[in-house]
Order: sequence, then structure tokens, then C-alpha cells
Amino acid sequence: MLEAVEVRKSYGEVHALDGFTLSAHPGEIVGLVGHNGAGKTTFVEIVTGLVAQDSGSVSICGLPPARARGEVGVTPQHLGLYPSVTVREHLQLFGRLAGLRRAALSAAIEEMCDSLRLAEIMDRRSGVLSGGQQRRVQAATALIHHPRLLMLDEPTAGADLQTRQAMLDVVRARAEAGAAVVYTTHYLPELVELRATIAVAQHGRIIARGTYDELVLGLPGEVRLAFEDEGEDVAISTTAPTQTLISLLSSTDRAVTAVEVRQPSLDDLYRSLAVDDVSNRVA
Ligand SMILES: Nc1ncnc2c1ncn2[C@@H]1O[C@H](COP(=O)(O)OP(=O)(O)OP(=O)(O)O)[C@@H](O)[C@H]1O
Repeated sequence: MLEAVEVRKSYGEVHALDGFTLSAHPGEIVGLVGHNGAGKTTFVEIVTGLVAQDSGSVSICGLPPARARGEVGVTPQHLGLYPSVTVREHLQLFGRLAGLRRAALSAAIEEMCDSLRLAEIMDRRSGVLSGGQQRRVQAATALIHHPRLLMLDEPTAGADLQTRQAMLDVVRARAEAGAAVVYTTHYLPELVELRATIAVAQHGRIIARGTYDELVLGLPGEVRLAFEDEGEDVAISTTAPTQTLISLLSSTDRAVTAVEVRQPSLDDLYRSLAVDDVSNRVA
């Protein structure tokens, strides 16, 4: 579905992509993660045909990005809606651009209205919507034509719990229906919920690729206990936080006032891969 091999893109001396190789298969959700400046958005821009790579190849359903636009749905990181245009008009516009007409267009608008909970805002102009509502509209414009490849660049940034859940549900449903999805995020629990595979980007290349179990399971999380007495809190780094908590609770006589269980996070993953937080390598 999506095959990108050794893609390079520089802006002056900044190597935004420096041999970026990634594929996504039908039905697969690839969680693309990495520190700020790792090259995620640049990759999304190249796959969606907004930016041309300097070298390397990108193919979508066997076609280069410029000829595969109809196969791709994209939610850019920065919202790109027309402030004076209503939600309904956005969906009509994007649906028509994708070739939907009459009954098929109406059915697609209805589907987006239901799955992304847009009913109450359909006739409001996008400029007056909240950030989370705008995120849902943006997602609807990307999904309306059932593209075979979804490029979703931090689609839940700033979204509340309800919006996030609606978005995750619809993305998972699209993957189950056979779409390939590239989903960038800074939030690991979303990828767990999406049952995504994970690709870690650093300095414009993918440095680790695998399932959650392969990359994250087994990394240490943390258990913390606070006590009623004046004694110190206990904090233990452990690969089995829940079991550790149970055994700590059953082995102490002190009165516990608070417990905290932290599962491994993306930062733990980056640490395990020795990913540094420095932006880009410069020539
Ligand atoms: N149009 C541009 N002109 C100049 N430099 C750019 C441009 N677009 C991206 N860059 C640079 O390329 C590098 C990669 O940026 P990119 O936005 O792809 O990172 P990212 O992984 O998406 O980061 P974030 O998590 O912050 O969104 C950064 O150093 C950025 O400053």
C-alpha cells in the first residue's frame, strides 16, 4: 500500500529526512513516533504530495504521490479549514473533490456526521468552532471518501476525551475495513488502543520498528507508594508494575495513603533506544 525507501529531504543544511524507510500494509496502523523535529511531518507532507523529496522513492498503491492523491486522506498537523465555510459545506466540498456525487455524497456526509459526532455543528462556520470540534471536522474531510491510505498527523492534538475516543474508534474501524494508516502521535496509550505497530523516527530516519510487545513490553514502569507515617515514599522501577504493587501492598504493615502505577511511556522507549532529544543533524 505505502512503500517509502531511503527518502531524503533537506532544507538548507537541515536534513529533515535522511534515508527514511517505512511501509504500511492494508489493515495496518503504523504509529509514527519520535521527538519534535524527527521528520514525521516532513514524511507526511511528502507522501501526500505537498512536498517533493530530494531522493529516494515513495509509492502508494504502486503510484508516486502526485498520481495517488485520490487514494490518500490526510489530516495535517496544523488545521486547514476555511473559517467562513460551514461544516456541511466542507464535507460537500471534500466529498465532491474526491468524486462523490448525489446519493453517495449524502451517505458519506451522514456517515461522517454520525461517526465523528458532528450533528450539532453541521451548519456552523468552522471559524467559530472549538479546537476539538475543528479537529473532528478536519478528520471528516480526510475520511469522507474512504481512502485506502490515511496519513494522520497528530489528529488528536488538543482534543478532549470524547473527541479523542471518536477519532480512535473511526480510525480503528477504517483499518479493520482494510485501510493502511500512518498515525503520528506523542501519546503511547493511543497506539495501544489502536493496536498499532510502532515506528520510531530520529534525525530523519526510522531507528526501530516493531509491535508494542516487541518494543515496549518489558521496559520498566514505576510503582510509587505514599504512607501515612512520616517515612519516605517508596518508588520502584519494575517491568511488572501491577504485580509489584500487589506484592508491596501485601508485604507492608504501614498505612498506605496513595499508590501510583506508571506503565512504560514513549520516553521510556526513547531512553531504551538511546534516542536523544537534539533536533536535526546538520551537514
Ligand atoms: N519548510 C521547512 N523549511 C525549513 N525547515 C523545515 C521545514 N519543514 C521542516 N523543517 C525542519 O525539518 C526538521 C523536521 O521537521 P518535522 O516537522 O518533519 O518534524 P516532526 O517530527 O514532525 O516534529 P514535531 O513532532 O514537532 O511535529 C525540523 O528541524 C524542521 O525545522
